[in-house]
Amino acid sequence: MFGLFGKKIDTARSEALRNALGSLVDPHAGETLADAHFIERAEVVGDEAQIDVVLDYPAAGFEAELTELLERTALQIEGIKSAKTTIAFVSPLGSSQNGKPLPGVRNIIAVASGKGGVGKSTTSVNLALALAAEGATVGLLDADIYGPSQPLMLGAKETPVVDEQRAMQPVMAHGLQTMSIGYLIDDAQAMVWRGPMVTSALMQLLNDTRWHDLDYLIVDMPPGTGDIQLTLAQKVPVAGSVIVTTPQDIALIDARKAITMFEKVNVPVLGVIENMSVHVCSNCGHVEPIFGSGGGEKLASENHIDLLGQLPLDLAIRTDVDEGWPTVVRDSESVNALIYRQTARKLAAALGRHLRQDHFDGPNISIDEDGGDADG
Ligand SMILES: Nc1ncnc2c1ncn2[C@@H]1O[C@H](COP(=O)(O)OP(=O)(O)OP(=O)(O)O)[C@@H](O)[C@H]1O
Repeated sequence: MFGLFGKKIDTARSEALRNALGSLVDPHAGETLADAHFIERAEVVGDEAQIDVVLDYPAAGFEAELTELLERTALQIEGIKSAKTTIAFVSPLGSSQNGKPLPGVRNIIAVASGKGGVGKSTTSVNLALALAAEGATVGLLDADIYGPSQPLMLGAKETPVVDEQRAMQPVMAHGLQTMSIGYLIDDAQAMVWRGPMVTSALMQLLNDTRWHDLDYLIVDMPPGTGDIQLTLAQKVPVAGSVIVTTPQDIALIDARKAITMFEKVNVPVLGVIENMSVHVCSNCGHVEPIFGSGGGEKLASENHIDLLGQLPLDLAIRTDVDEGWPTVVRDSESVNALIYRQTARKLAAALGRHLRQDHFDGPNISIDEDGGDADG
């Protein structure tokens, strides 16, 4: 067998390379690269290792570290003197209803909380921006109809443009495709709506928006676990959900209800995000678990799901969203922005893992000959 430029592929060393790389554990997926089917190609040509990796979650912030790990592992194999690596991302296709995806959307992820005020909207907007920073094309749907906070948090207030087919163009904000009832009516109007009006308004927002090539659409759900939330979870073709909670008992009880609600309608719960985990004093740096500690971890382990991340109670997180510049874009190198990004990678990787385990033995994405995605 010959590789590029007619150099011979070393089959024995290629196999050793594949075995060595395949046994490495991906820290976001929690699986080996072999089990996750992430290694597209691993060959030794002459004395060079050529490695192509295709991840099913966006990982711009992890690429350098992964490349270094892959190449260090390759160079430990006797006879390999150099290595060349490419890392790509192709999102899985998780959201479909009766086998049909929502046009322009590959994966819908619902962000929910049992209890109000735990930071669900703040977490949704930062997660959406974090997925985008990691290299995905992302949308954000504000389904919190009684208190649409996304326009404020994104610093966006334009009225969506309606095209000839009467579809709304999403409002672009910090690179995200966004839609919110807050762009269309004032808050006081929605406050008097009853349940069925809320669900039909939301289904319209979802279906009548012209989403463009989204890898992920993050849906900021209304707080609670009542009829509105249940109907939404049933009607929206959600690929997976994530629960935001604070560590305090009262929030955890409601978070458990949210997990049960999603289980009832067969929407996989991909993990828990603990918000306001600890307070770090901006004066002296003293760390204090104001709302208790260990709650998110306990909730995750009791329900056999991942604790995807823990965000501190930090004044900057609040002021950033209040000013329309969420932390991930306002202060992209800050510790909190990096926590959001790592949490976003873990969330997307958990979705990929779930879809792999759920439906199929091989990868659920196929690449056509032009390098385009045959499923999309
Ligand atoms: N980690 C954090 N650190 C500091 N402030 C935060 C944090 N997360 C959220 N907040 C603040 O807490 C308040 C409530 O947050 P948010 O509106 O995101 O909660 P919510 O769960 O979506 O609320 P609702 O139930 O009303 O929809 C906001 O003022 C927000 O800025």
